[in-house]
Amino acid sequence: MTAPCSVTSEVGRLRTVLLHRPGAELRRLTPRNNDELLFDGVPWVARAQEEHDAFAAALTERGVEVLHLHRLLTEVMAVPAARDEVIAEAVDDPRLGATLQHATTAHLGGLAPDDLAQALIAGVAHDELRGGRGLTYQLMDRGDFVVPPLPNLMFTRDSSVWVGGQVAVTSLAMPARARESALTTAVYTHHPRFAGAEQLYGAHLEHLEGGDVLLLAPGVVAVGVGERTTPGGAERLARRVFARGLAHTVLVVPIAQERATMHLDTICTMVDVDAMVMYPAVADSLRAWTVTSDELPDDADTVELTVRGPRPFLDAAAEAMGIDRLRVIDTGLDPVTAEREQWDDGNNTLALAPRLAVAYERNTVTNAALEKAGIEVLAIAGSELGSGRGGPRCMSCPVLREPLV
Ligand SMILES: NC(=[NH2+])NCCC[C@H](N)C(=O)O
Repeated sequence: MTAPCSVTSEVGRLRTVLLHRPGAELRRLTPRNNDELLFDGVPWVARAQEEHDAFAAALTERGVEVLHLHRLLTEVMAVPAARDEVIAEAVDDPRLGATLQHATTAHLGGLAPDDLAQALIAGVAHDELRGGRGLTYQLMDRGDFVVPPLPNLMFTRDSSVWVGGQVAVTSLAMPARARESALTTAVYTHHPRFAGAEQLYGAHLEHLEGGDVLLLAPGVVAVGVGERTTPGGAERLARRVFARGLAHTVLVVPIAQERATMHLDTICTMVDVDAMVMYPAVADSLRAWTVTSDELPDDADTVELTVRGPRPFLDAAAEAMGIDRLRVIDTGLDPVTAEREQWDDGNNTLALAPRLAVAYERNTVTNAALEKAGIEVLAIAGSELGSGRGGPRCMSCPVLREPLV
């Protein structure tokens, strides 16, 4: 029988989570390509792996089943249809031209499942391509990638997100990440673990990233729109969750289109059924549009939407959640400290249960504020992991959480 998959909140006890242990793809980062590949530096890979192992161990010790994306991908690379799909996506790149496209398809097609999974994640460098030939290949710099690596795959939050019992494979906005969803599509479509799981979204639809999607309460979804998720993405997700009965309200929350606030979860995450840790600089200015629908349509993509607002996010959220007030734990009153800790993902916590959250140890002021508010903090090291600008929430995709009682 297929194991259950369902997530209806941010804080229900976490049972199963999808992670990706960073590997060879991180060794591809250099000072020349790190900006384009969305890292703020060049991480020490062995230490990043140690930190990630400690993160995974902290989850396992708390009874969470950890699924590894690399392993699931290797397993599905034995399925011919899955191989064909991911290889087609990997070579669908106008940089290559037809000759190199054919050579790359042949190269990847000849790899055993584990080598293929590795090549899809770590990419294929110019000098690793067996049988590389043709004009493009010869004119390529030796340091160029025929298939670029996916160093951000460790941020599994962004390439898929579960809403109830359905999974939204997302459409990533940055070119450096777009191919990640080809891998999550293959896993969710072909891995027996997810057999029968209905898919809610798709890799080639309007941009939508999981870091922008917060399940504030059962039936209430907040979607940040900014650098990554577009209003069109939020709108399509809203139609689909309404049509499939997965939510009654979607709050669309504009966030500044800049790197520090690339996703909604960089400025706020839930730590209790009615509490968030939030970057104080935005707590009062964040606004939300409340989207609902009265229809029960046949076709998800034509659902009539009712849009109200904007109004203060905290008010709109409390109303949609049916509570008096959404409590805010902020990152301290000193704006410089708050800004530093926001940058280092202090607001990006992963709740394992109500009032129990994983956070980076370096954000001492934020963590102290959380403890003071009654939230137990499981602190993990993230000096190297953090160079990709992502914290515990970004690095995890919950697959099963217990429902809130
Ligand atoms: N959910 C998140 N906040 N994810 C962080 C992703 C970080 C990654 N380097 C990017 O720029 O895409």
